[in-house]
Parts: sequence; structure tokens; C-alpha cells
Amino acid sequence: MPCQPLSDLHIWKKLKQHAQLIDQPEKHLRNLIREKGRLEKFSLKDAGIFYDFSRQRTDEKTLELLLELAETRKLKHRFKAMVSGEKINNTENRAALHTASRDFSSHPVVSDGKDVMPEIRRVRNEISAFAEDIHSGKITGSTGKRFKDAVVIGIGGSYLGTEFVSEALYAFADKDIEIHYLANVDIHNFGKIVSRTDPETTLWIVISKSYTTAETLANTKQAYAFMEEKGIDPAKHVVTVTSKGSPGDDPSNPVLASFHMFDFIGGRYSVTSAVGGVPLSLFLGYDRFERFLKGAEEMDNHAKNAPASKNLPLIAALISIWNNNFLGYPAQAIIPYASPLCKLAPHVQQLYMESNGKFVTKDGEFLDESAGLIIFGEPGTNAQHSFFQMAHQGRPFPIDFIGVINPQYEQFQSESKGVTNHQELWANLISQPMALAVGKEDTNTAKAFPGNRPSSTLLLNDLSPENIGRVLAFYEARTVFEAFVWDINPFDQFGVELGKTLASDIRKEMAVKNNNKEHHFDEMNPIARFYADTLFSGSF
Ligand SMILES: O=P(O)(O)OC[C@H]1O[C@](O)(CO)[C@@H](O)[C@@H]1O
Repeated sequence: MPCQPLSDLHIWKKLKQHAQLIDQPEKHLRNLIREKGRLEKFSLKDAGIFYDFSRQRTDEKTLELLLELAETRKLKHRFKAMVSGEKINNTENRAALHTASRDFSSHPVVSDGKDVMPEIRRVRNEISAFAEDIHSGKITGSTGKRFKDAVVIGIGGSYLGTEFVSEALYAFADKDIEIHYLANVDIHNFGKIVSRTDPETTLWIVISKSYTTAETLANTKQAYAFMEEKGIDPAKHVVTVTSKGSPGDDPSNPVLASFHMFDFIGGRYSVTSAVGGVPLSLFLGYDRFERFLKGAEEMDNHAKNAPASKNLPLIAALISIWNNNFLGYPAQAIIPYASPLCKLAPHVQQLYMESNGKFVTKDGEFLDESAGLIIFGEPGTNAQHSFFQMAHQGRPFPIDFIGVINPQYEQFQSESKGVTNHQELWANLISQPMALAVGKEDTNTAKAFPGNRPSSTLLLNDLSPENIGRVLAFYEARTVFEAFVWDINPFDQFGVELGKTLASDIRKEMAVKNNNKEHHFDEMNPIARFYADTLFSGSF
């Protein structure tokens, strides 16, 4: 049943009116944060995360109206429908059960009349056993040497989430296996990896839900050709993670091991499935991967059960909607003051922009409000020396700051200006949101700071596997809660198809040329032809 268009909703109109009030000088953030009890009223703590939204351009009335919007759009009801296996991915007639991949309860999760949990538990057990066999040396490369490098061949959701987690938990990697990512079809990606790895001790993990992604197929062929050239038997150096029955799930194609991913888990939501499970269990050990899953499960249960006013990802989603649709900010930055979280923004970029970068509702109605935000980010304090000039004095964009209270590498405690590196990092984590909110008046306008620039700060006690799972699930839940407000389907991605189709036509033309130098690209439009001719001629 299609939802009512947003702009027709009474609550939407009330929020539009309220935004005009918030734009008034008396509601400048420098005034809002002076209010008594501001931090207590505008922060939440649950599921291992402290979430401070006191520097968001909201007052108590804003929150009240946003919660009314959440009720109107039945956000909690839809989230429960999602985790219970309803086919909420309506355009592909599928459920969206990434939460089931980290469900450790004994409860069934039924999709299409079948409990999916036995299969999910089977795959987890297979991953654990495989990782153990690799770490114990029971399984080695074709020349009897232990594996030292694991190369993930995959793109988009088939590697971005895994890369976020492997970077975040790098300090835990004690399995003497280095992880690499071969995602781009650009031969430089492949060349760099093989320049630093030994084919005898390299395991290639081909990850593709469809097993039709051109980049992944091309890189897999490159890897096979490289192994054969080196006298290595690919069948003893390749593992696949793919959907049951996909072209990659072919018994006639012998591999060391094959793990299934399920059609009810989308690529950008798949790091807690075998997509992340296989590489992360080799890199970190299955026990740490399971701790990561349990952190995600805890956040899932919080998102499902916590009342809206106490629900961290739901409140974050409402604030994001407020910033986007009512205050007019088109972008949002994720700035973790923790280098290990350097790949969080690239992962959330796909998670969020491939989920919510839509212009029609789940029922195909054109949206009357803009969905989705442009997500970007870099760790702090690096970002301060890169694009924070704009954050303070240019086009404003809301920021999620993330702080980690207890870092690893505690053995390094030297001080500069009387503080340790970690304290220096935190001095900036504390100052930046304040400077953005309060600003600074100056008669020299070039040195004036308008302030009133919104941000949230999330705190983690440490970078444990559990906390990385909680952060992952926080952003997944926030993404889908926002989608439910707009009534869009966050689980399909038809927008990626046109480019692939056009590339396929050009690829066919190039293949003809490869076999017939006299072939002309007459089928192409003149501009495309210029580029194809330039590539084959070797210069412009
Ligand atoms: O796992 P596959 O099927 O190779 O797809 C890789 C990626 O390509 C997309 O389908 C489109 O970008 C993503 O959703 C997905 O994560």
C-alpha cells in the first residue's frame, strides 16, 4: 500500500515550519548549547555507544516533531518486519536479512516459508573449520607452504565492508596472514599485489554474489593466468564466496573451498555473512569474527527493541532527515578520530548512497523530497588539514565525529606540549565540534567563523571486535530507518545497470578490434569513438 507523499503529511508541514524557527538567530547553536542540561537531553548511551547530538541544530520541539514523523512512517514496525523476514525488498521480491547472519538466538527466521537459520549456522561452521585448517597448516598451498597472503577479489559490497573491518581490527591480526583487496579492474591494482606476494603462499578469495561482475571476473582470470604461469595449481589456491547456483558455484570448477551467500542479503549489507566471514576469519581468527558479529547483533536488537526516543540509530536517522530535508544540507561527513576507522566512510558511502540514492518510492512513485545524502569522510585530525577550511568557513555539512577512549599501542606514551598523542587527538576531537557550533566573530571578515554548523559525536570505549560490529550495525540501521521515512526501497540498485550496459557494448567493439586491427568503431557516437580510438592509438 503506497505511503502518502511526504509533502502532504501534516507532520512534514509542521517540520518545515519549525525549520524556519530554527533558522532564527536566537536558535544559533551557540545559544542552544548554553541551555541547561543540553548534553543530558541531547545524548543517548546504549549498545556500547555514547551518542551526543547536542551540537545538532535541534531543540526539544524538533525532537518531538521528528519522533511524531517516526511514528507516522511506522519506522519501528518496518524495522521489525525487515528482521522477521518479510519481503521488504519488494522490487526484487526478496527479504533483507543481513541481521539474520549475526543472529545467535535460537529463534527461527522464516523467509519464503523456510527457516534460514540452519543454513546460516552451517556456513558459519564451515568458515570456522576452514580458517582453523588454514591456520593449523592442515591446508597449505600447492607446494606445501603455508598461506601468508589472502587476496580478496571482489568489488563494492563484496569488499568494502570487509576492508572497513580488517583495517579497524588490524591490531588484532595475529594469524600471520596479510589481507589484500583486488577490487578495481585497473591492472595497477593487480600489479601492485603480485609485486608484493609470493604465488606459492597466496590464497585468492573470489567474492561475488552474482558471479557476473565484469571487474571480478576479469581479475579472477588474471589471477588464474598468473598462477598457471607460475606453475601453481589454482584449484589449490582459490576459494569462492557466491550465491548458491551462481556461475561461480560450479562443481566442475574445482576450488579449495566454496561458501554460500544468500539472495536475501544485499552486497552492501553482507560483511557479516561469508563475504566478510571468510577473509576476516583468516586474517583475525573466527573467534574475533564471531565477537564482531555479536556486537552487530546487540545493535540490531537495540534498533529493534529500544523505544524510538532512546533508539540510537533511529534518532540518528531522524536527525539526518532533519539536516537533509528541512535544513537543506546535501552532504554529511564521517570523521573518526581513530585511524583504524579510516575505511568506515568508504563503506558507509556505498551502504548509504547505494541504498538511499533513489528518486522513486518502493512503489515507483516519484519522490517529492530528496532522498539520500552525499557521504564522505577521512579520519581526524587528517581532515582538519584537508577540507575543514570548508567545514568552518565554506559550504556547511553536518559531521559525525567518532572518538575512541582507550586506544591500542599503549606502550607509546611520549609527550609533546605536555600531552600524549592520544590526548592531542582528543584535544582536537573536543575542540572541532565546539568551533563548528559556536564560531567566532571578527571584524576581519576573512577570519570570522559563522558557526551554527551541526555535528554529532559517537564514543566507543575501544576498538574491540564487538564495538566494530556495533558501529557497522548502527550505520546499517540508520540507513534503513531513513529509507523507511522516504518509503524507498534501500535494497535494490537499478541505478548501477545503465553504465554496465553501455560498457558492455563498448567492450564488444574493443574485442572485435583486438581480433581485427582494421575494425573501426563506427557504431559508437563520435565522442565515445574519440576515446576508443585514443586508447588504441596510444596517445591523443
Ligand atoms: O557481489 P557482486 O555480485 O559481484 O556485486 C558487487 C557489487 O556490485 C553491485 O551489485 C553494484 O555496484 C553492488 O551492489 C555489489 O556489492
